[in-house]
Amino acid sequence: MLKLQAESNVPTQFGEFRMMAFSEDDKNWMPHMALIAKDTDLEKPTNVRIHSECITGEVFHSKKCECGEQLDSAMKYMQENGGIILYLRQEGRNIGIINKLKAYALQEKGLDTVQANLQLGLPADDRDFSVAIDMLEQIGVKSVNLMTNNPEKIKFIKDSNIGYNSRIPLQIKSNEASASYLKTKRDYFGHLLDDENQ
Ligand SMILES: Nc1nc2c(ncn2[C@@H]2O[C@H](COP(=O)(O)OP(=O)(O)OP(=O)(O)O)[C@@H](O)[C@H]2O)c(=O)[nH]1
Ligand SMILES: [Zn+2]
Repeated sequence: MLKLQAESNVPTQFGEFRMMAFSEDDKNWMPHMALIAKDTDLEKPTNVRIHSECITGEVFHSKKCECGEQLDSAMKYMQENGGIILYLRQEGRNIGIINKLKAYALQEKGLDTVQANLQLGLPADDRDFSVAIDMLEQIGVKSVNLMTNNPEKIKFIKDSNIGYNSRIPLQIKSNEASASYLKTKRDYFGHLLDDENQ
């Protein structure tokens, strides 16, 4: 069971967020995080972004994916409109950074993101979003406008006690390095992405 271990207000370049750390015990140095923009009204459908960790994209500005830009764009949106970002420690769709780099090495040899995971004997996507539901319940969110292109996340919300109100698309323009990754997301995982951005 996840427990709120600590919380504090933190000013960022986008504005101030109440940052909360959730984990099962306080020895966990990689807790899931909730960032609540000020003026977030939990009585109305709440804008929510469920975001999976990507150290290469968010910290090191990798061009292979759009995670860093998605996170920045979500932080900006939540400051402007109110809302919550759940930052889940699910690096590499939960296979971890070591396996993700191994998968990238296979991608250099021509495999796509899914084939690379499978070749490593790992699932294409090993994430379970029930931690997000747990966090939303503990925060007191009743229903959400979910910021995502991933139908799997929508399904998780619909199958939970949290109400699903609407989807907020979060589409970043692709570059040469990320185009094939985005194409796989659309073709294999059924992500709701427009053609012109592939
Ligand atoms: N295994 C693996 N993981 C990747 C790869 N590229 C990005 N990721 C991870 O994918 C996760 C982000 O998931 P995405 O599938 O890009 O997007 P999503 O969160 O499912 O969907 P959106 O809500 O629309 O952003 C992060 O944890 C990244 O580290 C890759 O080539 N292989
Ligand atoms: Zn990424």
